[in-house]
Amino acid sequence: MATGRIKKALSGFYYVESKEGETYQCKGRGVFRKRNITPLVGDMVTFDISGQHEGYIVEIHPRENELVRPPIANITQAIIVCSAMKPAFNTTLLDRFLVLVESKDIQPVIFLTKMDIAGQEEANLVSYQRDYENIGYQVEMLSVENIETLSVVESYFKDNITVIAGQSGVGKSSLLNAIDPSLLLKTGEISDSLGRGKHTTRHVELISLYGGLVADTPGFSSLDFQDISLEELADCFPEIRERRQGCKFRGCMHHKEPKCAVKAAVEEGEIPSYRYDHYLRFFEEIQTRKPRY
Ligand SMILES: Nc1nc2c(ncn2[C@@H]2O[C@H](COP(=O)(O)OP(=O)(O)OP(=O)(O)O)[C@@H](O)[C@H]2O)c(=O)[nH]1
Ligand SMILES: [Zn+2]
Repeated sequence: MATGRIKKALSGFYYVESKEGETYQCKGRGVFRKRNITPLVGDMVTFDISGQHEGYIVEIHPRENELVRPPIANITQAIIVCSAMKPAFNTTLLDRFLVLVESKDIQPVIFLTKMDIAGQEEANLVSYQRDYENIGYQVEMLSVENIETLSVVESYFKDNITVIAGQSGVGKSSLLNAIDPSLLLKTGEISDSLGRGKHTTRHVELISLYGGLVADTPGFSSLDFQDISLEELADCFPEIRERRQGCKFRGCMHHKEPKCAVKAAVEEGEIPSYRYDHYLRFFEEIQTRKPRY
């Protein structure tokens, strides 16, 4: 018996890396299929060694979390990439990513790329950076044109299982390429438009990078709040989460209730009004969503 982590799943095989750094090509035991559990990339597993570099997975260790698209378990960090320009920085989209990441108990980090073409927007972006840092997020301003800004990126990978997220064209692939040319980020959009399973191999892989693992496919490709309840939504905003004790009513939704500590903080300017506006907008979106049957 040995333990290790699944780094790649392909054609019914799971590639498990042992603590010693050896890779074993493993099959899942039939028992998983019967119980409707599929091993995922990122899973810690116990496996039986059946031959040289071959084995059988006998147990999947409890997961911290899991994503559906791409299918990965135990993610610890999501790097949300936004660009200063082309496409322009958009707080609504950033907040949408933040909520999705928070809802999975994953630590978000914000990378603001293409700072070399920020131009007159730079002052505004610095002010947004301060807002998000006040909330408790780390925000890095970067440019692939500026090698010095990239050295800071490397430090984020250590001891983490990271997914990179962000809208198309913000520079996710360029960023990873600039820090490690062997890591070419696959884009979800392309394989989706080509059609699932046609001639494209849809597999996810975790790649070792600077003392951690990074998914080679961007995360959070679907941006809807399907799995998030109204109660959870408030918890996905750290500045709301930390103030809710101050609300008069237990179960306050920080919406129309009186004596709400969150609304008071918005009025005092302690919470940026755009953050609260996005909370309300997402709130409406969840409230009015069609039930799924
Ligand atoms: N000026 C400037 N351009 C950049 C920077 N990073 C990326 N770009 C450009 O932005 C465009 C999009 O970059 P990609 O790396 O393909 O973006 P992506 O996020 O991987 O996009 P998808 O693959 O569609 O998800 C390319 O033309 C890059 O050359 C940067 O720091 N500065
Ligand atoms: Zn409240």
